[in-house]
Amino acid sequence: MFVKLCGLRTEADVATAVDAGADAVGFVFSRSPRQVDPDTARRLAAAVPAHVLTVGVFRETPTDEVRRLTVESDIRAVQLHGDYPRSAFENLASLDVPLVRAVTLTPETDVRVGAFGERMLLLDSPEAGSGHRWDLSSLTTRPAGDWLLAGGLTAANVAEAVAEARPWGVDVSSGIESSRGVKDHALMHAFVKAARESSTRTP
Ligand SMILES: O=C(O)c1ccccc1NCC(=O)[C@H](O)[C@H](O)COP(=O)(O)O
Repeated sequence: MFVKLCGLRTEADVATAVDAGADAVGFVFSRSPRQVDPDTARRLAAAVPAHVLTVGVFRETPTDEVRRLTVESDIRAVQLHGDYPRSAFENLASLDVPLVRAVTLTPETDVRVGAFGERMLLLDSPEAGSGHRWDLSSLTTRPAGDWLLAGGLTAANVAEAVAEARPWGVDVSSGIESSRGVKDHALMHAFVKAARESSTRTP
């Protein structure tokens, strides 16, 4: 089970994520209580060991800006939320970092991992980073490959969500916070532990 902890803003957040055993950490570049500036992202990313993926999170940011911020911050992966066409992913392929296509499930959503050239697919609630859950029973065609489940996950519900959706990985932000934008380090540890345990349970 691949575990991504998103919306980190401080060195203590990063140290806790690494200590807890996260596989990836996300830094939000778009407008949000979790937004970090490029200098902060660069400083935080530099403190992340190579085995943990650093992911820049963008919503409706023009691709030139995504490229600039990714290079400036020395981030090792890019997650795109919003109505990005396939050409945006093709344009960003030359960054030579894994791309994550974040989508909301609708009848029109292409849930094939790699359909836009992305390395990973993220199925999220309609309001990314809101802590809202979405109806997992609407996932009638499960994606094949490396896809992450997000949307209102917590240490208390991740096992049940994983049992139902059977994702390759999970992503969380709100569920590891004490208040919006403020990470709770005990909740971060609890989430990673619960996510790891969920993958070893038989349905
Ligand atoms: O976190 C934000 O504020 C945010 C802003 C703009 C685009 C994406 C954003 N967050 C993405 C994530 O944190 C995760 O990928 C995921 O949506 C977590 O959702 P949740 O656990 O429900 O907070």
